[in-house]
Amino acid sequence: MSDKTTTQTPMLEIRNIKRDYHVPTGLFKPEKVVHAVKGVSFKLETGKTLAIVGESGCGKSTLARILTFIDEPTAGELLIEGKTVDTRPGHLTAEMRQKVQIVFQNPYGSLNPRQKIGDVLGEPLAINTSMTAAERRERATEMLVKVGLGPEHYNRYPHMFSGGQRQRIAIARALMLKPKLLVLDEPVSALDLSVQAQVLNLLADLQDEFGLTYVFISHDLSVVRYIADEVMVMYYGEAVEYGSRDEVFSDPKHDYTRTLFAATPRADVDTIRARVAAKRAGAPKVA
Ligand SMILES: Nc1ncnc2c1ncn2[C@@H]1O[C@H](COP(=O)(O)OP(=O)(O)OP(=O)(O)O)[C@@H](O)[C@H]1O
Repeated sequence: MSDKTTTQTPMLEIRNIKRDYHVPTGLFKPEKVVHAVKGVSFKLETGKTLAIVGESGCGKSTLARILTFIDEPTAGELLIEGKTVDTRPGHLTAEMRQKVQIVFQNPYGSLNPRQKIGDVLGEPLAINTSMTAAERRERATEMLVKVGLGPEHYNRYPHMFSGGQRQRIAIARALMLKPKLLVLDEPVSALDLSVQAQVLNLLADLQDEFGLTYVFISHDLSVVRYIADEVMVMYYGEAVEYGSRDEVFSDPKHDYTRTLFAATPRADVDTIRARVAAKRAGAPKVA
């Protein structure tokens, strides 16, 4: 934790979360049980970013799905602002659902090619609020500007945007219901390095402006080093390392973390930090 002395209620807390999957192995054969997440706990304060890092298959995405109520834990407790969330199907409140949103790696897959961007952004409001069409339009236009696009993009279709712009649209949509917590599952992994820097920069600005809390899932240590306040390293479903970014990067405790760090060229870390710094110093807004 970046501030161990605070008594503030965490935005997010998970206690001993587990997720098993029962996988059929064939007719008349016993099921195989995959322990995807094996008892993970952490606390995350408002306005902070926790990066969850690890190789493919370590359980990061399973945890992301649990944190965003897409999947249910097999065991353990999930608390948002100190309140235990009832994650059983049909028990989740609309208020809780609104507080937590997710952004995926590839927004193109989740954007309907025949839906105009204005409608993409207005949809969560149409489903979850009683806002009028005019109010929805106003909020969507405001949000386009917040993410570095413009009102002129309202009537355009997904294929008319670049990868970076589509990720901005996905971020805008995730923010339409004014959530408090964003789970970002590899949000820049599919983008070129320079575009990555712009989107990371945007996420940092939005975090400041809206006081957002982020759980940032990534396999890319250079990105994690830039964005995270705290870092959790997962390995085969377990959190093998957890601490402030500086603690974890300067003094990794677990052999797996040291191996992971050794496999990341230092140049990557420096390149992305330099690019982000350059963008912050006054680069064009649109990726
Ligand atoms: N629905 C499912 N049914 C069965 N097994 C699953 C399911 N989802 C995930 N798993 C298994 O759980 C483990 C963790 O998967 P998960 O996708 O969470 O890992 P990950 O670290 O996010 O990997 P990636 O980055 O490749 O998505 C893997 O062994 C995976 O095969």
